[in-house]
Amino acid sequence: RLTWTRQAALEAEAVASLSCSGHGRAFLDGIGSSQGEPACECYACYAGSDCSELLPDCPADADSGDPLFLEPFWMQRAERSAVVVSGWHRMSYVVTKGTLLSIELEKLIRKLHSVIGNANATGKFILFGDGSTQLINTAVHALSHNNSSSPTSVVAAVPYYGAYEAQTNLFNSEDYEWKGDAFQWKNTSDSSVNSIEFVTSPNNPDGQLRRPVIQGPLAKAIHDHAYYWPHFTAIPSMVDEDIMLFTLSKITGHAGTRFGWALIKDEEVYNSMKYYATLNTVGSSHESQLRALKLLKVVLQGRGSDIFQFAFTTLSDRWRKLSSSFSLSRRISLQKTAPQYCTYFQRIREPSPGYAWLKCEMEEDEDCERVLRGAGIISSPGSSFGAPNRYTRLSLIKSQDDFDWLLHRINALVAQEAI
Ligand SMILES: C=C(NCc1c(COP(=O)(O)O)cnc(C)c1O)C(=O)O
Repeated sequence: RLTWTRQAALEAEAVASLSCSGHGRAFLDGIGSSQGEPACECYACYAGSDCSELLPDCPADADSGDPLFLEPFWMQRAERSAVVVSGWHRMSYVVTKGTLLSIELEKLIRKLHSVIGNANATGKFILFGDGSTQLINTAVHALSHNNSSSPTSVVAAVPYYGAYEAQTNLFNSEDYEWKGDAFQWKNTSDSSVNSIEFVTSPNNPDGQLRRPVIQGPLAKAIHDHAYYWPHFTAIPSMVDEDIMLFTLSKITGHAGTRFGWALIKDEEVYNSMKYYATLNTVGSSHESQLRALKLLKVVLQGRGSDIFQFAFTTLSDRWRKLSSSFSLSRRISLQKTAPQYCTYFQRIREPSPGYAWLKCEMEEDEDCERVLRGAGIISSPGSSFGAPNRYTRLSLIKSQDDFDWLLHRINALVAQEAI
């Protein structure tokens, strides 16, 4: 018999009962909730009190890597994935035995990597972050401490996730300096310079599995494995690097929970990162840690087969449809992909990248984002990734509505070529 949780459960179920025509959601803290019944918050291109109206001239927004493609998975597992938070849940700054992180969650993350076989967490220190976004500069700070009089060069191979450059420039320390493309830097610098290279594998935006470009005794690397899950790539081997970053955003899709983690080999680097992160936010939200624990327990049921099959099937289907549409175009091409052996699925599997990295091939189409915008498609320009604007990125991990509308706009654009 429920007692103090009953009211919370009734409120949550009342909100979940608003279907919003399947083109929106109502939330406990949603718009209108303070006056009584929360209202539907419609997905892009839908409007009306029940989100049933499709806005015909609405652009297809494929800009952000907002991982809503996983929302149906969790709605189909409502009971298993819900968690009730008491009004007195972990009010202290500390979680367990004076630490800022949940021991149970740390154990589960180690088990997750062991079961999926994507990363070696054995013997590694674990640090939680507010998303892995917080851990990007945390790691640069820790690795740039050295006795050199000149700042450490921070680089990434083009195309690269733009946050590395933006954060390095924003935090603007005398210890490090953003130096752009790793390939160019390698050709113009000598091995006496300290460097930190961001190695994103699979890469955002082009989905390629990567290795460090810069080698040598003074070369350090931060391996960002946000997408190193069966959703987005084959798992050819278990990665085992000095610093590896992961995020809940891309394994469960809960970007809003703002939870990420780093696996760190060296204790001194770990302590430096921990000191920085503690001064920065005094650890991660305890509610987020509780929710991550619940969600990752669901992920690990059946050794992950449920979510990884759902995610792989969804994204490989989207990739097949997108590739088929662009195969008819002489104007726009997609990044090259190839089937690969996956140690998780234990078979060769088709590509299922989270992003499409487009190139406008016509001489006059130097601004590919502009070409797509003219066709009612919002994308992320190449310059956001340190690349020429002849390239642009499409996000394939948003909601089904978003993808369907994107494909509709792409087919219309490609059909225009035939006229
Ligand atoms: C949301 C997007 N990127 C998230 C991201 C992040 C940030 O993840 P968070 O944990 O949600 O902060 C880290 N690393 C890489 C390589 C990423 O692509 C995007 O590219 O649109």
